[in-house]
Amino acid sequence: MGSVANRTERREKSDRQLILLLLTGSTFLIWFGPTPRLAVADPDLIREILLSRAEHFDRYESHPMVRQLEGEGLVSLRGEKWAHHRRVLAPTFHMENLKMLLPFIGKTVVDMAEKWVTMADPASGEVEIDVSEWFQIVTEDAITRTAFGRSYEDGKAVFKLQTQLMAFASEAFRKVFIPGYRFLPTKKNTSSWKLDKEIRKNLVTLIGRRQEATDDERLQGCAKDLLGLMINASSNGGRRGQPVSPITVNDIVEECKTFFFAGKQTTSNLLTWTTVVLAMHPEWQERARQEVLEVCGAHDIPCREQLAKLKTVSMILNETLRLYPPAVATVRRAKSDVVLGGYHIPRDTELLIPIMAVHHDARLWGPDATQFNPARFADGVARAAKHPTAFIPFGLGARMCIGQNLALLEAKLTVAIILQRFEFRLSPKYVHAPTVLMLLHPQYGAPVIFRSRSSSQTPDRHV
Ligand code: HEM
Repeated sequence: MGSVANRTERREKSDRQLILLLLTGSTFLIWFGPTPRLAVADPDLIREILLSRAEHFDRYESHPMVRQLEGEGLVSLRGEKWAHHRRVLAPTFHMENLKMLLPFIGKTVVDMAEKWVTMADPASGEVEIDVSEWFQIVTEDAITRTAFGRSYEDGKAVFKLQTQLMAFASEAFRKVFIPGYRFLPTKKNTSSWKLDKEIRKNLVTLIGRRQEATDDERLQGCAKDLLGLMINASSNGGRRGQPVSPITVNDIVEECKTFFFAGKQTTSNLLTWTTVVLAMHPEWQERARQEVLEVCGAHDIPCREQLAKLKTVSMILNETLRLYPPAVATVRRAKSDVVLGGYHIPRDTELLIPIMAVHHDARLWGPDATQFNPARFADGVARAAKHPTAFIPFGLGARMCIGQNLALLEAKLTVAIILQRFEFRLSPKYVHAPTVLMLLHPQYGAPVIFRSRSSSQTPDRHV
């Protein structure tokens, strides 16, 4: 008990340090940024900014290094091209469509759990797993299915190349930025260009194959995927005769990059933090397990209807997203001079919305704002805090995260399957050090000790 209390104290200390860092970070941005920047933490003003019409505020233009990582897709596009891509891609994330992916994602999670069982020490029945690494397998699989659907195997090859490309880009991101350096033919740049060329070549082949198959695909009622929707849109042009620029192979390449960037690490970070907090709070772990066993049974892969009934698991996921939001901030740019909360904001000012700081604000969440208390979400998200905009892990408004349904469904499914099969606690090696490198992640990984609930149990398959 003493060690849990000490750990909680240590956790709160390092969380406070992180918030301080974030706030100091934003002050730094205000003074030294190349464009005027302002951090806005008032929920009324945040609401006004995020729900305003696009002619007032829009996404800001990200740094070329960041764009190289995130792709020139939905996250960074603006104006009519963004609206067109968002319309085209939205059906991928409708619940009815995602439902079709559940058995496949579930199978990946069960395979992962079975591997953990085989890795366990025969004497103790326990295995130590760095969940921050393993969950990436699950989220990469889910995003590959969402992006490529029935071309899953070819898609996997494309994303494998993309992982290598992103490794180069994120290494460059960590170094001092020298303008123009990325155009020099250094060894790493040449390798990046080669990879980029290969990705494009693979995608062109894949698109060719799918173009021949799209009619069949519609008839067969397959799940809608990024590739299929974009290929259809490129051949159909704008809807209702709207004059939009046609979707090109380059657009598809860039959206693939964006999906991979925006969808993989974010969701694996949510899963990692959820496992960590459940390991820290065994009483909530047990409460969630009892719910899962009651609703879904001990072995089967939960279906969509069962997942919808997991209220305690939802509360835990929300509380994790509140304390450890994978995306710690989002940014908008004023497109014209505007008055906001009585202040005159000049055109082109970048407004930083510090999601993490808002989520930890004691004025909104009460004196236990830094503590893990899923019960605060018992009456739903809107009633959890003193202001409805106090909880914004996926942003808000027209540019809200398009992948929210996928992320939550995937996280619920994974947590449920793990709770069915394992009891777990933090490894003594775990150091609580949330840190930000684009996203919020545990600086020294997340080693967790798992013990199979029944070593003789062989999970049934429902696929
Ligand atoms: C726990 C997981 C996730 C978190 C916390 C998260 C968070 C966010 C946030 C904060 C934004 C900015 C919203 C705004 O500025 O108002 C965003 C945008 C976006 N996210 Fe996610 N995200 C997650 C998972 C995903 C997944 C699985 C995908 C799948 C492709 C995805 C794709 C995107 C895209 C494309 C955008 C840009 C949307 C637009 O501007 O139209 N995200 N996300």
